[in-house]
Order: sequence, then C-alpha cells, then structure tokens
Amino acid sequence: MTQQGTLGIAVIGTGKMGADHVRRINDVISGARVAAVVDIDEARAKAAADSAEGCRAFTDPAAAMAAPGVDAVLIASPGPAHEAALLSAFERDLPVLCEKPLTPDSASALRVLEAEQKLGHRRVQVGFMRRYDSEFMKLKALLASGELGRPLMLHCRHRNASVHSYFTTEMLISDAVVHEMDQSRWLLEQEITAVTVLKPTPSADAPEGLSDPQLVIFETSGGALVNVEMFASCGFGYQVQAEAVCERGTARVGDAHGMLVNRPGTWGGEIAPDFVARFEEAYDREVQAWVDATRRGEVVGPSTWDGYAAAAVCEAGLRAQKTGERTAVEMIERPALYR
Ligand SMILES: NC(=O)c1ccc[n+]([C@@H]2O[C@H](COP(=O)([O-])OP(=O)(O)OC[C@H]3O[C@@H](n4cnc5c(N)ncnc54)[C@H](O)[C@@H]3O)[C@@H](O)[C@H]2O)c1
Ligand SMILES: O[C@H]1[C@H](O)[C@@H](O)[C@H](O)[C@@H](O)[C@H]1O
Repeated sequence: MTQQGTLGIAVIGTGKMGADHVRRINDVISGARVAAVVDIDEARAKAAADSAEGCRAFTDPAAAMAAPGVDAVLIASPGPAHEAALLSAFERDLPVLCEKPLTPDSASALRVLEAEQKLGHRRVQVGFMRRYDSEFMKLKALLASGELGRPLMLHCRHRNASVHSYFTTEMLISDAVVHEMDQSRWLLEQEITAVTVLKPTPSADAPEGLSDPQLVIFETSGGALVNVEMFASCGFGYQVQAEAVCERGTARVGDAHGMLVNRPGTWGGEIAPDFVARFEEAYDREVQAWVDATRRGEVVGPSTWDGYAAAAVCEAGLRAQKTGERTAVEMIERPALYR
C-alpha cells in the first residue's frame, strides 16, 4: 500500500465485468487504485491500462501479482480461469475479490478451499453482489427479524436479455443460477440439499443449442422449497426478482427498479438492460466493502466456503440438468476457518 494507504489492485480479466470494475475503482469508490490490469487479449489489457494513471498491462496474472504496487487482486476472468488466479494470489498471500462463480465445479472449488486453509486465514471475498443490493438487504433483514415467521418458499425469476456467444446450457446453472444458490443459502440461512432441473421446449429465439429457459428447484436443510425461472435470452431486458412466502406474510423484491409511470392507457416502469445497470449500486457497495475491509486487514462478505457450497450445488444441478432427476447435493463439513 502507498503511504496514504491506497490499495493497489490488479484487475484480472478486462471484459464486460472487469472493465466496469476498473471504471468503478478509478472513478467511484475510495481508497484504491488500479495498479495493473491483465487480459489474455493484450490489446484489451492495454486499453484498460490507459484509463488509469500509472497502471501497467499484463497478459499473465502471476506476473501482474508480482508487480510493484500490487497489494490485492480482483478476479474478473471467466469462471474456468479463477482457480489458477486464486492459487497464484495465495502464493503471494494477497487479498482477493473473486467474481462469481468461485470456480465452476465442486472439485476445483474444494482445491481452492483447501489452499486457503493452508494459508491459515481467509483471503477471499466472492462476488455474490446481490448480498450488497439494497432491496435484497431489506429482504434479508425482514426474514432475519422473524416478523413474517419461517420462510416456506422462495419464488425467483432470473432473466437476461442475452448472453455471451460462448454461453452454454451448463452455464445457465454454473454461471447464472449460481446467484440463486448463494441468495437462497444467505436469505434462508440453510444449506441446499437437493436440486431438480426441468426444461421446457426451448424458446425459438434462444441461441442455437441453448436449452433456454429452465426451471430449477432447490430443497433445503430446513425444509423450504425454492423455484428459479432462469431465462438467459428473454430478449426484453434484465430482471432479478425474489418473493419469500412465509408463515405470516410474503415479501418480494426486484419488481420495479426505478420509477413507475402512469401514462394514458399504460402503467409501468423501466426494465434495466443488463446487470451492469441493475446492480450498479450493489457492485459499488461490494467493491467498497472489500477495499475498506482489506485496508483494515479484515475479510468480509461471501467466503470461499460460500463459493464452495454454491459450486457443490451447481455440481448437483448439472447432473440434474442431464438426467432430469432430483439430485442430492454432496458437500464436505464446514471447516473451522469458516465457522
Ligand atoms: N456479479 C455479476 O453480476 C457478474 C456479472 C457479469 C460477469 N460476472 C462474472 O465475471 C467474470 C467475467 O465475466 P464477463 O461477463 O466480464 O466476461 P467477458 O467474456 O466479457 O470478459 C472476460 C475477460 O477475461 C479475459 N480472459 C479470459 N481468460 C483469461 C485469463 N486466464 N486471464 C486473464 N484474462 C482472461 C477475456 O479475454 C475477457 O476479456 C465471470 O466470472 C462472470 O461470471 C459477474
Ligand atoms: O455472469 C452473469 C452475471 O453473473 C449476471 O449477474 C447474471 O444475471 C448472468 O446470468 C450471468 O451470466
């Protein structure tokens, strides 16, 4: 860290999310600067480096982590690249904000979990940003207060206007529904014990080969049920909604982000085009919380354990997606470091 305590961050992956985080660190949050950017696409890394004074561009994450002025790492490369970047960061004992998913499968998530335990202290905050969204934070507080009684069910909708060209049917679970896996564990304070995936005839407008939409059902350790409509190519915008049905009432978030307008003959609001617009404030809060905690020498937020737990549920979800059968989630016991 500099004398003023400004955190020098290496941002790994400067695509849609990484570039947005670079902008956020440069222009929105306090206490940090982008010291290095990394992308396997050299031109993209250079373009991102140009946006911040004194920022250097790299194509190799390990080289960026070794560069002078790098105190912490923000990983925003695609999920399959996360494990290698996390293990490199652990070699240098650097604090990490890792975009979700921690890793796309349970075996690699377990390797990361074991490597962090060998360090002997937590180093990772996982980018499950819904925990930092003001609407979801209100829902969490209401459920935790017990005012509505025990949550019995969660009805969730997760709609993307479109997805990257490299998006696969499996990624509907491991890259998208992974949010609802973490959200459900967090809101209900229960583990997910089984997953069922149902697939209607795909939308004629879905990209070739993508089985989209899908209906995913979780059973939880406390006997609650969660259903998730995942529609990755709905075309009309970005929507993330959740309704908790409890013993003495219901609570719902995500219906209208922003203004509701009455016009002759119509009533309604706007639909965000994508996650960058819908969750802008949540990302700001998330990255600021990480920077502040890191500067205090602390680790807060969703942990490597939460990332592993979601990966274990994904693994069951991917099997359920293939077989059409209810699939039990297999997880190790929570290690002492995460209790
Ligand atoms: N929290 C959220 O709401 C949210 C939203 C979008 C994406 N994400 C996550 O962020 C990550 C990136 O997603 P995206 O939409 O920005 O993808 P993207 O494809 O737009 O960008 C990924 C970038 O990483 C680069 N890259 C690939 N492999 C790399 C490697 N080994 N080292 C360094 N760079 C590498 C690519 O060249 C590309 O520029 C994913 O983990 C994704 O799940 C999270
Ligand atoms: O990587 C993105 C991101 O995590 C979004 O928040 C989610 O809505 C998309 O489905 C996913 O592909």
